[in-house]
Amino acid sequence: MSNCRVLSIQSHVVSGYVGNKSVTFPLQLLGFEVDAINSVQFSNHTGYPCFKGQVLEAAQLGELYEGLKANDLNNYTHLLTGYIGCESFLRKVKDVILDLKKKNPNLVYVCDPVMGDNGEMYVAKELLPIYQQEIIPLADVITPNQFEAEMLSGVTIDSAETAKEAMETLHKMGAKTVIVSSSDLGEPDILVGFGSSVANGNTSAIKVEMTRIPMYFTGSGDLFTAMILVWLHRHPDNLQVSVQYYTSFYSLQHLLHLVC
Ligand SMILES: Nc1ncnc2c1ncn2[C@@H]1O[C@H](COP(=O)(O)OP(=O)(O)O)[C@@H](O)[C@H]1O
Ligand SMILES: Cc1ncc(COP(=O)(O)O)c(C=O)c1O
Repeated sequence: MSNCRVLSIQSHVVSGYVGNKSVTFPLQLLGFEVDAINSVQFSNHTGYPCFKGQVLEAAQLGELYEGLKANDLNNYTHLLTGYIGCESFLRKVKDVILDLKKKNPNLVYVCDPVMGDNGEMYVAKELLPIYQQEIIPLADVITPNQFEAEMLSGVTIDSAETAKEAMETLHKMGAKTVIVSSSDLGEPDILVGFGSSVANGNTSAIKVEMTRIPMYFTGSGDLFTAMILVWLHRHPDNLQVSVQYYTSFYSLQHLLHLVC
């Protein structure tokens, strides 16, 4: 068993598996203690024809965090954030990051800047500048998909060179490790993941090719980020093994399970 405790701030859905529903059990299976704060509570993910539910605001996050703090329960080794439903909540997440880092200077913050996919945003556009200016500068690891990496960096990714340029821009924004979970570089059967890490002034970069299943999956990015958290904890100096762990093993198992 590890002594790892994760505070996971992301969505809850009643039906299906995205956000906290998709990461809690896998993290627990891998020996991580998980405390979940739900940024929204929706009937189902936003890709359905409709969804119903509630979006938490800053004050509600503040209240939950204050409760943890008042009981000295805010002891975490990792913070994981994903789908956030509104601007005020995301600004409050910044206060939580700063407070958790004050309490544990070694806290690892893993941020999935969930905003959209395939050219379309599924959160309010006001979240973008907050990620760029306030959240990413505090992140140890970020895991955007191709669309999110492009939105955040302003660089269109259509080759390994432009992926590198986008990741360098995101490093300059403050993220120590950048992982582009998947990108479509024009090959119909292949998705390409990229990773880049800066430590002591040196940058190490990796590229992983994956066989594309001709379907669209929701929630795979959330699970991907959680597994990156685990594998970077186990292999802090080996980005390759961390990304490959998910792409070669977890994703196939998870996706085939969904398909079957
Ligand atoms: N169509 C697919 N075929 C194969 N693997 C996929 C597919 N969609 C997602 N994955 C796996 O899930 C991971 C995360 O998915 P991705 O689509 O990049 O994230 P997001 O859900 O945030 O857009 C990818 O790195 C890949 O391993
Ligand atoms: C409520 C909710 N949470 C999380 C996500 C993120 O899913 P993914 O892991 O595919 O980025 C979505 C995407 O539609 C969503 O609707």
